[in-house]
Amino acid sequence: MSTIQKVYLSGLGAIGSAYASRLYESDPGLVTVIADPERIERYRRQGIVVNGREYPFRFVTPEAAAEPADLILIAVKQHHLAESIRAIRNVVGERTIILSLLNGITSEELIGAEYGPDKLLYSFVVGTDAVREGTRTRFSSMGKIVFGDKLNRTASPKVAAVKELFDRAGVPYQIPEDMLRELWWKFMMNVGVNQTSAVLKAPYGVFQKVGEARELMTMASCEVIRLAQKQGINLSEEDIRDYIGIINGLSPQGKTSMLQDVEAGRKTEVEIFAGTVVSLGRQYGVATPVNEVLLRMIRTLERTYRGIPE
Ligand SMILES: NC(=O)C1=CN([C@@H]2O[C@H](COP(=O)(O)OP(=O)(O)OC[C@H]3O[C@@H](n4cnc5c(N)ncnc54)[C@H](OP(=O)(O)O)[C@@H]3O)[C@@H](O)[C@H]2O)C=CC1
Ligand SMILES: CC(C)(CO)C(=O)C(=O)O
Repeated sequence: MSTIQKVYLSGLGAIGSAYASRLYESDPGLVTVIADPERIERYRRQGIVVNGREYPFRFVTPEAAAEPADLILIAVKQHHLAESIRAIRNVVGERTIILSLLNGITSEELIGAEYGPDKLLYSFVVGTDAVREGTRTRFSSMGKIVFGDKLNRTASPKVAAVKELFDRAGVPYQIPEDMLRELWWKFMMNVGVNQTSAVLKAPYGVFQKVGEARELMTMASCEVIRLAQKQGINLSEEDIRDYIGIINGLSPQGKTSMLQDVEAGRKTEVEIFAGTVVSLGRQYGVATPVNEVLLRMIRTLERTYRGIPE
């Protein structure tokens, strides 16, 4: 098994800066951030601060990046993924492993189409309450990176190498036996809570206390269960109860990443949530009325942040 020494990160936001800070603390030379010159200049000027500590990360532009990476972490939002895929080109080598920490079920396919599925492990982050304002991120829980091959009855060399890095650096992780099922489980959770929190402007406390909010969230998630079953992925309403348990444990003031996007007037990830549900529903002939409504509501919110469009 090869040892991971060179980690590159694309996307120094809430998730990226949280995990980069942990890697940096274990070894300041471990992680390099790839970003365009404008971002690098802004990050240097404003400073990257995680939980009150400033981190002098090493930066490199996509053009200057030369050494092949042992591991690349991608932590941008969905609408920046195409840019990020281009930006990592110079550091993708023969033996590079790529982990996409994005939510949703589509990013791995896009990265795999460019660099080959053999470079990828599936992954996502769960259980974090990371919040970013500008270049400052804070969290009380960084959550964990759930990762692996599609099936992980035994650890492949790629999985073993990433596991060794995470053990060495103290990055919390989980390697589930059935990774695709876990990826869909997280997707079902995001389709439920992220989207309804965004339209209701509701922090987690609302879902903890108001039955109607939980019902709405459950209705959106149930549409994912029907689609998962079409793909041979065994999700059930029991899985919704599991994620409600997680939400009940989060801070009542905490907010999903989509609610944070709406409050900041930023583009959301609705296209990888309701957008994907609606398009798979059409493909399989499964009705997805709740996500049809959420898709239109959230697209409308995005178009009207600055008033009625001209
Ligand atoms: N926040 C959360 O609680 C959770 C988020 N996730 C998922 O993780 C992913 C990342 O989310 P999050 O960290 O919240 O997002 P953020 O918006 O906080 O961070 C994304 C970062 O990517 C940077 N970026 C965008 N384009 C590029 C590029 N071409 N090159 C380099 N950097 C770029 C942005 O830079 P800039 O700021 O300069 O524009 C930004 O800092 C999403 O898919 C999200 O759904 C998953 C679990 C929890
Ligand atoms: C699970 C949840 C809701 C918080 O970790 C998330 O993935 C997000 O906010 O995008």
